[in-house]
Amino acid sequence: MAEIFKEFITTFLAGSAGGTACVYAGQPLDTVKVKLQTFPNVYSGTFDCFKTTLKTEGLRGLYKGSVPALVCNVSENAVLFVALGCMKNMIAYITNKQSSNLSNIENACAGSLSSIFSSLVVCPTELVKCRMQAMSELYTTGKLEKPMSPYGVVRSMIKAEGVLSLFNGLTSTWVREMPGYFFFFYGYEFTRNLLTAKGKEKDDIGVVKTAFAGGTAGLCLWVAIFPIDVIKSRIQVMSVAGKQEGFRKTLFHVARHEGIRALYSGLLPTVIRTYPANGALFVTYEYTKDTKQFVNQFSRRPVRRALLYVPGHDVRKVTKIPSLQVDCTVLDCEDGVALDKKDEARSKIAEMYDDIAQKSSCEVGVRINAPSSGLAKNDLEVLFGKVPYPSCLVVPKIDDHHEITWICDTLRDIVLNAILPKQVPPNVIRIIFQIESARGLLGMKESVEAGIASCAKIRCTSQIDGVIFGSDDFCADLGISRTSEAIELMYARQKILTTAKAYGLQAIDMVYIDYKDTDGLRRQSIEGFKMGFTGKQIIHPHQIQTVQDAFIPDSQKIEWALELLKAYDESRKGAFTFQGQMIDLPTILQARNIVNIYKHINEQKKTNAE
Ligand SMILES: CC(C)(COP(=O)(O)OP(=O)(O)OC[C@H]1O[C@@H](n2cnc3c(N)ncnc32)[C@H](O)[C@@H]1OP(=O)(O)O)[C@@H](O)C(=O)NCCC(=O)NCCSC(=O)C[C@](C)(O)C(=O)O
Repeated sequence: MAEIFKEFITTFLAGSAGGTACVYAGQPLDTVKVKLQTFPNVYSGTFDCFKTTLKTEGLRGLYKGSVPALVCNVSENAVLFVALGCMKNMIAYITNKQSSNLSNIENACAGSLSSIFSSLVVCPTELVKCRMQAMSELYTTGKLEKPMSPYGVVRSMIKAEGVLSLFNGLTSTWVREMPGYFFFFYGYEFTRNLLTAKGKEKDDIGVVKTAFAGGTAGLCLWVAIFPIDVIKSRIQVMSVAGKQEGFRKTLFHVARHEGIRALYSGLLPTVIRTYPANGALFVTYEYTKDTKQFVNQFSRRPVRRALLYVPGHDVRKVTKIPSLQVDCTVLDCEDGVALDKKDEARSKIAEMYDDIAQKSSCEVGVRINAPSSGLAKNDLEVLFGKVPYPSCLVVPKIDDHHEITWICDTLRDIVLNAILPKQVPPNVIRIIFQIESARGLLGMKESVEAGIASCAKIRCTSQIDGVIFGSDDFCADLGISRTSEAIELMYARQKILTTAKAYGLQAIDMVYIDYKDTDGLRRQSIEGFKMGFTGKQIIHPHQIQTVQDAFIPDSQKIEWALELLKAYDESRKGAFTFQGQMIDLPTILQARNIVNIYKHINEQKKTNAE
């Protein structure tokens, strides 16, 4: 059910975005088309109409009716594309095929059927739009006493003829739309197939070819239905000056008195308009229908209770990932890989990533080499210069803010230059960086701010998700001798945690390197969770269960929090007593945190299971 809803929202958003792009790209020529269709004798041709409108009414005149056109196009395309999805599914069901594998004719039939629904939106909105666009001619030819606003048009129609008058021309809209959309979608799919190189998918043809296929779709539509559109515009515009004859009578009247040419009046601007307008429609539609991924991605950060490093060159360990019940795995190019194996790790990860990520229910990220290593750029190019690329990037050893800025800027350039010309980047890259030195710790606030600012330059390519404490390198940098209680690291842990939380980021605690000592790991994990860390790095599959159990509130705590929140709702007091303790807002907020963590983890479990 949730999937169907997401699908609905996605196509609705994509259709709406496509409709908006279509209007802004094509409105001036649409105005010229409507003027020529309804007043063929006033202008000598397309250019004359365009020039005269620009001279007498300015740019605003060409964009007149934009608001109803936006309402019209956005709602039409939203309904059209939602209905198209349903009709494709229906045809796929009948023909026992996948909806993505329908033939051109089947796609065309789905388009034609969807237009039955979109016409219900198109008819009233287009009626108002046409009257607005031809308002000055209606006024100067004396068919209207004074110009009206869109609202005035609607009000006067309802007042004079009732609500049903808004559907004046519905039959001619259906007569136009159903064959029109048959040719529209046939033209689109046919052109896309024609432009798809051998062995490639038609979804991969890129922006320019998609725009061309969209324009050709529009061309097919208009050539097929232009006379019907002329009659529809006539009925809709002329009925402002009194009741207009029906479709058939108007058609014969125009053909007899004005000649067949009048039925094609305004075809040229329409054909010219269709390429930018429908090109923009399909490019925007195709490239925003992946918003589902973005909706999912930005909604919440993935749960990362345990973050397991897997050396990237070690194929045996990498292929183990799909069998592990861990929240997050990180394919490592850095400290887990010897210097002479760096190239091997990088190329193995690039080669295996897609397969491993597909088979695994956990998040699969990568850790590149440090910015100061001289290897990071090559890592980024190889790992992120092709699709699919990892959804999560761990960057080690951030010692100052220039380094994280450099990483984010370089990553964005790679994605924009290598991916965007071919397709919209398929997923946001979640960046987590590591603090592992005295300098890194002191400059952490600036690094977080610099990372967030760099990612914000172009949204949707990357975002800063969290900070990791690299305690072993930190000990080496500061000359710390480690103890089992790790008291010597308390300041660094608290500072990292506090800074990360101040910016709403995840804070991931240090590695427990004695991986066979489960009791020690459990103690340190529980301590980290109580301090406020959201997760912990691990190095061995044995550590997964212990850490993941520690980073979820126990059942008693959850029960306590739920009861406390219930009591708080009932008491409606600032401070009150609960189970013998004084409770005020800070404790309520802590209880909410516990419930939220619990809910979040359960939701993620459900998503992973799906
Ligand atoms: C310790 C090692 C060598 C023992 O490796 P092993 O193979 O000798 O262990 P095992 O007990 O025999 O392994 C049992 C099974 O688990 C597998 N296995 C074992 N480990 C993993 C793993 N990580 N991922 C996936 N699978 C793993 C292993 O392959 C084996 O499966 P098999 O019987 O089918 O062959 C091994 O666990 C390992 O290589 N761990 C990762 C080390 C690493 O990546 N270190 C760098 C990250 S920590 C860090 O960078 C520090 C930090 C943040 O910078 C800072 O604090 O400063």
